[in-house]
Amino acid sequence: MREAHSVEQVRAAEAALMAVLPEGTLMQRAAAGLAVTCAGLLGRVYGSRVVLLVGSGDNGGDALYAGARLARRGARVDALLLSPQRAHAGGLAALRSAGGWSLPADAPGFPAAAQRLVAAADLVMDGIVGIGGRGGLRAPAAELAQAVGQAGAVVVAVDLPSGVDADTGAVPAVVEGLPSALSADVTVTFGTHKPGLLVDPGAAYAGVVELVDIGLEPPAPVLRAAQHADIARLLPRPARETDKYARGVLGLAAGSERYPGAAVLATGAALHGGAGALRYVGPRAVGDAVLAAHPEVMVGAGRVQAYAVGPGIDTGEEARERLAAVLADEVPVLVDADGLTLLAESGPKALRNTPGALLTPHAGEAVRLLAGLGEESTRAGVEADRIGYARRLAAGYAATVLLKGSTTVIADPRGEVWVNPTGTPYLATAGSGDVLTGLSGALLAAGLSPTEAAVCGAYLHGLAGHLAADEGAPCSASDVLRALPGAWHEVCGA
Ligand SMILES: NC(=O)C1=CN([C@@H]2O[C@H](COP(=O)(O)OP(=O)(O)OC[C@H]3O[C@@H](n4cnc5c(N)ncnc54)[C@H](OP(=O)(O)O)[C@@H]3O)[C@@H](O)[C@H]2O)[C@@H](O)CC1
Ligand SMILES: Nc1ncnc2c1ncn2[C@@H]1O[C@H](COP(=O)(O)OP(=O)(O)O)[C@@H](O)[C@H]1O
Ligand SMILES: [K+]
Repeated sequence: MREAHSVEQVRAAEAALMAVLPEGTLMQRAAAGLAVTCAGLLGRVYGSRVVLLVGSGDNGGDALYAGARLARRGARVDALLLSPQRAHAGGLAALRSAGGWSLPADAPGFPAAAQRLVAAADLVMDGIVGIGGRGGLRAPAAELAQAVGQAGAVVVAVDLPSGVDADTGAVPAVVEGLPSALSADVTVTFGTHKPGLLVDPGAAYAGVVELVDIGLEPPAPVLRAAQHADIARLLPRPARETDKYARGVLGLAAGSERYPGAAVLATGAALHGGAGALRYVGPRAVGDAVLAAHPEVMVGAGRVQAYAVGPGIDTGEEARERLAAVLADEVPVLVDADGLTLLAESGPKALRNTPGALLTPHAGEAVRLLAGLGEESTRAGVEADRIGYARRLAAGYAATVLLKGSTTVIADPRGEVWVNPTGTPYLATAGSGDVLTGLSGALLAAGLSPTEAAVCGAYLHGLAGHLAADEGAPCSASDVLRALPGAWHEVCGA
């Protein structure tokens, strides 16, 4: 499991460690790890050209000490000092005594000279700001970030890409055509991951993230990302003497005469979710379509261990009655799509008899659910702070919330948050959400908690998306559905 901690937690853990270690130890550990990664990326250090972008804090100090290590191994290292009066004094002295160069931003001709150095660099180290950053890049860093983006150098962010909000992954809007954050190929982060490295848009700026252990011992994380082994531990496997009812029965209320496909896709995915049986509840014509595609489905209401409701049910009176009937059953329930639009109308009170709920909105549906809590928001606002909004929704509806999108974030009502590390933009295809609903619903019926079902469902769905879009070919939701067994195999190593 990968864990991420907030800036506040990192600062506290850093202070506790600094109190018992000689001054400068942590920065030396950080710089040593950073230099090793950079040396690996350069291949041959001797004769290479390295440019350091150095801001006014310790993030710049890390870059300067790492640059000094590379200079000692024969690299030509130039430090561009963006706040010349406040550059880390010890780091600058170390770089100079190792034979490195520095160019202050207030020197005559700085912009042109800096751009020439960046254009000729093999590697650029971004030490402008780290966890002390606030807001996007300022001049002259923003101009340099643009030059870095156009150069051919490998870009290594120190701790996190400058301009990315460490706690949320938010990146401020572009100002006057200049980037507000630096885009890295590799981010070398210290002590623990920062949430902004794992959640878009920040994650997209971070590239490959490498963690350097500097001895920090932070408390429980604010964000978790599961890996194969975590998922394999949670997935249901049939006991030797089980039967189909003991494995769990899912009731699925999806599709309408207008949208029958949602029911066919969701039932298809549910059949690969580890439950023992599936009951389809809905209009007769849709039930016939479901049966034609999946003859193993039982059509009609009956006893179930969990319900999934919402994809393609529409939002009229009939749909409202279907949702009410499901919620009256007092079993765990997954609500998606049209079900969320209807739920937002009545607000959290509609879930009061539900023993456990999983809501799976995309950003647009999240806006509606927030309105149901009396909170105004926008789609772009939700996408810029996925963690914050997923948390607010989970607390407001007393439910687990799986917020879909380019990064999927899962928040539970106790405040725990997960980010899903699998997936591909090819999943942005009609019906792919219906597949996620069927799959996660079946996991819920098989006995996983709403949060476990969300974490495992999103993980397998993302992996199936990868398999379906193998070698970059566009895939349909039906392809994702067909790839689900492959995703289980990959996780369980079978
Ligand atoms: N924690 C740990 O365990 C360890 C941490 N370590 C390292 O320390 C780093 C944190 O260092 P830090 O606290 O000095 O802050 P840092 O990120 O360098 O930036 C603060 C400076 O930036 C400035 N500034 C702010 N926003 C800006 C903007 N948008 N654009 C431009 N400038 C901006 C701000 O100036 P001001 O806003 O006051 O003008 C302030 O002076 C951390 O990320 C890691 O690399 C490791 O060495 C070892 C272990
Ligand atoms: N850019 C993206 N990158 C990765 N996954 C994405 C992206 N956009 C959407 N997805 C995923 O695709 C699925 C789309 O679901 P949804 O929005 O409900 O679509 P639909 O209603 O068409 O089925 C979700 O699992 C979501 O997380
Ligand atoms: K940085």
